[in-house]
Amino acid sequence: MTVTEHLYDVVVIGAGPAGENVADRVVAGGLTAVVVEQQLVGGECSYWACMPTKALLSATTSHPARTLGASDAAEQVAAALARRDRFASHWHDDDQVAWLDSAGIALLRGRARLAGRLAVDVLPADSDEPVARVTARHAVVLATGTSALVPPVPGLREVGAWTSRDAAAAQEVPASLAIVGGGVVATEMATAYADLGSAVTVLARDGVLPNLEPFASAMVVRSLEDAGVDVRLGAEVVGARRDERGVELDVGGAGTVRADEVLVAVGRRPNTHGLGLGSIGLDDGSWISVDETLRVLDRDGTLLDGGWLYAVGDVNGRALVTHQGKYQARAAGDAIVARAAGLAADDEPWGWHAATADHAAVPQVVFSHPEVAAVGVTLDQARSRGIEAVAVDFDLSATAGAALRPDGFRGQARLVVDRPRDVVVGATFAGDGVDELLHAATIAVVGEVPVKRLWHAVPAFPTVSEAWLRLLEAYGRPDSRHDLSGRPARVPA
Ligand SMILES: Cc1cc2nc3c(=O)[nH]c(=O)nc-3n(C[C@H](O)[C@H](O)[C@H](O)COP(=O)(O)OP(=O)(O)OC[C@H]3O[C@@H](n4cnc5c(N)ncnc54)[C@H](O)[C@@H]3O)c2cc1C
Ligand SMILES: NC(=O)c1ccc[n+]([C@@H]2O[C@H](COP(=O)([O-])OP(=O)(O)OC[C@H]3O[C@@H](n4cnc5c(N)ncnc54)[C@H](O)[C@@H]3O)[C@@H](O)[C@H]2O)c1
Repeated sequence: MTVTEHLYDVVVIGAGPAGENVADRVVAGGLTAVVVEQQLVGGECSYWACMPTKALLSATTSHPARTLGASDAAEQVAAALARRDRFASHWHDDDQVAWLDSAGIALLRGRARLAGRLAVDVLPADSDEPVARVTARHAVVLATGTSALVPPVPGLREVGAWTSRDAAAAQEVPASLAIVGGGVVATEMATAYADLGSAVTVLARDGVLPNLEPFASAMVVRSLEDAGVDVRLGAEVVGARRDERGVELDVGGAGTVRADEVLVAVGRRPNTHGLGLGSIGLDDGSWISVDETLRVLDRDGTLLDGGWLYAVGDVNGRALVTHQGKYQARAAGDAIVARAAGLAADDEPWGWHAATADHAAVPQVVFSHPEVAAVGVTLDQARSRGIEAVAVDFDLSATAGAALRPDGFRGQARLVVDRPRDVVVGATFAGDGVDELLHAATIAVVGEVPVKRLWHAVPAFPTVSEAWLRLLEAYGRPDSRHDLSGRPARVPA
C-alpha cells in the first residue's frame, strides 16, 4: 500500500476537546496543524461523557420517571433518551468536522502512532500497516484521552459489564443496575438511572465522592437513598457471574447483589496503548508526565528530547475534566507558537504558558441531586499539604435568595482558608443550582484574594451568593477573630 507523506507545523493526536483546542490555538497563532482522529471528532466529552450524561440528568430532574405511572414513565424515558441522542449529535461528527474546516485545521482519520522524533504514522483501525506518515516541523501533541478502567475482578469482563460509554449511550433502561465505584461517574449515573426508573445499587468501596468535603458526600448519599438507591458504603466487589436472571456480584464478606446490568465506574486509564511510546523511550500504556507548559518528560523527569512532544487533556492525568484540558490546550498551543517564533515561553507559575491552576484551582461540578460544586482543596487535603487551614461553614438555605427558590431548597457551603496567608484555598457548595456560585470561588482561589479585600466584594440582595458574606463573617475580621474551629456561621439578624 502507498504511504502518503504530509508536512505540518503541528500534529495533534486526538480530536477531543483538548486536541481541538490546541489545534485551534496554534492555527490562530499562524502555524499549520493537522488533527489525527480514530473515532469521532469531538472525543469522549461530546458523545459518551459530559454532554450525553448531562442531557440524561437534566431530562429527568423535574419529573423523575420513578415517580410516574407506567405509561407516563415509559413516555418520559423515551423522551429523555431521545433528548440525550440529540445532545450526542446521534453519534455523528459532521458539525465538529465542519468546525475544524472553518478553523483551518486539517483532519486525517485513522489511528496515530508515534514513529520517532516529530514523526507520526496513521493506520487504519483494522491494520498495522501505516497509510500515511505525517511529519511535524515544530511539535507533536498527544491528546488521546482516557478509557474506563475495568479492575481485575474475576468475571467482571465476562459478564459484559457496562462502562461509562454504555451508561451514557444506552438505548434501554435496565430494570435494575448495580454500580461498582463511588466517584463522579458512579454518583451521576446512579442519579440519572434512579430517576429513569432503574432499581440502582451503588457499591462504593471507598465511599461516595470521597475526594470532596464529607458534608457534600453525606448530602448526596441521603438524597440517593431518598430516591430509592441502595447505597452500600465500604462494599468491595470480588467476583461476578451472569445467568439467565442477570448479573450476580459477590460483595466481599457481605453476600451477593443481583442486577440486570452492572456499571463499572472506578476511574480511567490513559489511551496510550499502541501509541508508539516505545519509539521515544517511554512505556506503552503509561500516563504521560509533563512540565508546566505541557511538554512531555522522560522517565527520569527531564525534558524529553529537546521538547518537541506535548501532552494535553486527560492523557497527562493532571485533572480529568474537559475545561482543564482546554485550559492546558491554550497554554500548550500558545507556548508552541512562541517557541516556533524563537521566543521563550512564559512558564513561571501563573504565566501565560503555564498550567498552574491544575495544582491549585481545578473547579468541578458533580451534577447529582443536590449538585456539588467545588474548587481547590478540602479541609483535609489542605491540612495534608501542610497548610494551616481553617474551615467556615454556612447553611445556604438561610439566605434570602434561597428562600425565593422553589420550596424545599437545601444547601450547604464551606470555605477553606489558609490562616497565615488569609486567602481562600478551597470552596465547596452543595445544593441545586449551586454550579453558578463556583466561578466566584475559582477567582478568589486563583487570585489569592486576601480575605480583607474579599470583604469588599458585596454580594447582591437577594441572592444565594450572600453566602459569601456570611462565610466571611464567620471567618471574622482579622482584628476580631476568636473561634476559627469551623463552627457554623451565626447569621446576624
Ligand atoms: C461519563 C463521564 C462524564 C463526564 N462528564 C464531564 C463533565 O460533565 N464535565 C467535565 O468537565 N468533564 C467530564 N468528564 C471528563 C471529560 O469527558 C474528559 O475530561 C474529556 O473528555 C477529556 O478530553 P480529552 O480531549 O483529553 O480526551 P477525549 O475526550 O477522550 O478525546 C481523545 C480523543 O483521542 C482519540 N484517540 C485516542 N487515541 C488515538 C490514536 N492513537 N489515534 C487517533 N486518535 C486517538 C479518541 O478517539 C478521542 O476522540 C466526564 C467523563 C466521563 C467518563
Ligand atoms: N461532572 C464532571 O465533571 C464529571 C463527570 C463524570 C466524570 N468526570 C471525570 O471522569 C473521571 C472518571 O470518573 P470516575 O467516577 O470513573 O473516577 P473517579 O476517580 O471520580 O472515582 C472512582 C472511584 O472508584 C473507587 N475505586 C477505585 N478502584 C475501585 C475498585 N477496584 N472497586 C471499587 N471502587 C474503586 C475510587 O475510590 C474512586 O472513588 C474523573 O476524574 C472525573 O473527574 C467528571
